[in-house]
Amino acid sequence: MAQTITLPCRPEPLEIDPTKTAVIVIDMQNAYASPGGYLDLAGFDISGAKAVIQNIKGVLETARGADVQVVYFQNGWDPDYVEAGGPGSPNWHKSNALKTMRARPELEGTLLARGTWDYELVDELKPQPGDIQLHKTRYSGFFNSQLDSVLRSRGIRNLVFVGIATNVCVESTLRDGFFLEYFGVVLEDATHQAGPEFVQQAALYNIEKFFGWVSSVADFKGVVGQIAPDTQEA
Ligand SMILES: C/C(=C/NC(N)=O)C(=O)O
Repeated sequence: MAQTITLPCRPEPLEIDPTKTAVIVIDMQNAYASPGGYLDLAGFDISGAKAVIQNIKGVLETARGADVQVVYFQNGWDPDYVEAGGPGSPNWHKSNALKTMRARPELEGTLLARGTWDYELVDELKPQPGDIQLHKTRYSGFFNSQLDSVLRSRGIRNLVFVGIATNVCVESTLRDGFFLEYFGVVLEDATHQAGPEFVQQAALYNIEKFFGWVSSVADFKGVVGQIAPDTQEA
């Protein structure tokens, strides 16, 4: 029997069917979460990332134990940066990774390119059998990716977001999901912002007020951890 659970959330609790739910892990790459990675080199404070990695680890263990689908994203481009776009693309002008490499030519080819350490997922969060891995070239995980068809083909309607950065790729993907009729929840202590603390709060406010729901690692683990996989069979 499919089991519906009530996830404590702001602004109100959300009823979700775990069989129609996926945890979306946004860009837990060295670029965003490790000292010496892109965000760190570009001058962003990533000191909170370590705690987020541990929190995500717990969320994924709980999700897998309840047969909730895990989807990993990695953000970046091919080694020649063709996918990043040239001066005709706003991405070429706004990407702080590309700007950092232009300012520091010794870094050319090292940031967010497939095949580099920067692009790799952090050691603590390597995908497990059954997890789905997707690549994206822009902030939104729905843009030019297989995400929508991967989710629709599995009947998934609820997206639980963890990862970095709350105010950039997490929020962009959750917003695009909203327009495609997905219910988006962010676990606030399993995310970290790019920028000052106030942008974390602003992103969470936007999500809570306009685009989705905000919950926590403890609440997710508390309710999803109660589910035994064999009670989920239809
Ligand atoms: C700033 C930034 C954020 N990415 C993300 N994964 O949220 C970038 O990619 O430049």
